[in-house]
Amino acid sequence: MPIAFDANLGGLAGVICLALLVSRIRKSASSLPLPPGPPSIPFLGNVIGLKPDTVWLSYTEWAVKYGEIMYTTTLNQRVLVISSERVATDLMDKRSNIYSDRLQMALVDVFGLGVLTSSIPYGPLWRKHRRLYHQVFQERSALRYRPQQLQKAYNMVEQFMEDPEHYLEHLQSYAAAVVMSIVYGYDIYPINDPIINAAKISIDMVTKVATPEKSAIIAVFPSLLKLPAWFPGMSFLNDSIICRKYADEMFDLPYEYVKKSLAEGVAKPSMVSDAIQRYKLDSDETSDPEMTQVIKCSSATAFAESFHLVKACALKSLSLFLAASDTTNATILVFFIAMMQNPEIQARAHAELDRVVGDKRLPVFEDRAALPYIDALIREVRRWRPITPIGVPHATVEDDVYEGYYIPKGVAVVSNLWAISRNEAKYPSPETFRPERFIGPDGELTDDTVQWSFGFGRRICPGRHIADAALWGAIASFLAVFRIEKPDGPEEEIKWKHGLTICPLPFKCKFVPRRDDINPTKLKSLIELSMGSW
Ligand code: HEM
Repeated sequence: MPIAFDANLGGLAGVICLALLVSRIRKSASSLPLPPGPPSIPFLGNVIGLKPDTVWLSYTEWAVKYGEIMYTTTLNQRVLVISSERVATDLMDKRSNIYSDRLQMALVDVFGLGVLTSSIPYGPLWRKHRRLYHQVFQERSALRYRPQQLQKAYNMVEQFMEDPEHYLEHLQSYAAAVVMSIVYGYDIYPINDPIINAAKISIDMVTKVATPEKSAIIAVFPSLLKLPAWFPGMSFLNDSIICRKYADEMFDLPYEYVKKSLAEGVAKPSMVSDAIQRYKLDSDETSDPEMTQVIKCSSATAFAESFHLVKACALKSLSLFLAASDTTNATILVFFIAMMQNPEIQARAHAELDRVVGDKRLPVFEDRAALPYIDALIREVRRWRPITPIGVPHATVEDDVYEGYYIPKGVAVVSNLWAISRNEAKYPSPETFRPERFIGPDGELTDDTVQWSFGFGRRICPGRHIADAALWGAIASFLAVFRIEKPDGPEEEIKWKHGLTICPLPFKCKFVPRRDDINPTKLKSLIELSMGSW
């Protein structure tokens, strides 16, 4: 017994020494200067100098003066802005145990959306979500979904051929269709899909109600949420009840669809059907309610991501202007713009496709290695207009010191992807659209896969391999069938919807079939021939 007592005492003394040491390190850390940044004013911080709908431009301008690591405040939120790949890699990748949290948003929780992967704090629950994504979305596993991705891309090209006027609608259903089929093995209805509707309603309600001002006030005084809905200014609590109902539907409806399909023996392979079977939840889901919840929430996040709900929520925390658009669609729209503005580059891509694929079928993934120019072009689209110009902010879980600066616990960490895309040393003349920058002297693709456009560290986009295949399938198929041209008449200025994501506002664009003999019937037979080669 005395020995055990001594051991306990020794252990206790050790713990106390460690705590003292840590607190001393913290104290000495906090005596270091914060990273430089523009002067701020009480409560508002740097809001005055910040362009509210293009914060990345303000951050990039400030970075010229204050450097690649910068400390700013936006209303009550402290923000560390990282404007170089070097620092983002040092901190968000190499010290990811400190830099992988997210800001907690009381208002998002009230609307029932705090359970989405992108909102949950760094910790055991988030790890379970990521494990599920990893099983389905990691590079090798994602390969098995390629046939269905390509089929959806071909379907979209058919829709463009038949009804080019409504091209935006075809594009919008494409990304959702890809994700829904991979995540749930579910084919969305062309119109009025109940699951898509539930997601859209919850997103619309959050974006309408959770204004930046309201988010900021609730972040400072979260106890306001305890007030009744009849209290002046609190009527949004009534909306939150309705929103929670739709959010629950968004989580439950597709999950129940998969369970029913499994019970009937008709379930297609998907993230959710795999997980239900792996964790043996098809017979008795009460055996592991926590895992049931993890599967529902992580899968709903992946599909909400295709409506950009994920980033919309994160955006609110920084009180910026919201744009709810989808990443894959926005990237394809950027591709259309780049092709309209650079016909000579489009002609080079056409020539490569004609040489490798010919005109008797459409491109398939097996052709990809022989089509480096198409890949270079897609990388350049992602670099030229990074559609998440400030990523999705991370947060620190503890104090840190970097290159002599003190970085406090709990700050938002923004990776300024826009500045990274404009790094003249790596990307000379960054405003010029030039796929050749990704082709080496040997004619092969360089090592730069523009991975930074999917974020950094442990929070890096888990859907990146799916997104990459969705982009390749769509872009290679478009180029095989169409020439993308400016409309006749005076040139239209492209306008952009800004927010945490950027997305071109609707613009006119001509999709001209590249061959005279291509019509909807011929295209159908080309598609059948191409699918026959899988
Ligand atoms: C071109 C398409 C896409 C782009 C540019 C993109 C970009 C991003 C970025 C920048 C982040 C934040 C990473 C960070 O915190 O450092 C992110 C997070 C995320 N993305 Fe994507 N994404 C795309 C498509 C997708 C798709 C198709 C899915 C689902 C299948 C997806 C699922 C997610 C999820 C779940 C997160 C949150 C991860 C977490 O918080 O742990 N993304 N994405």
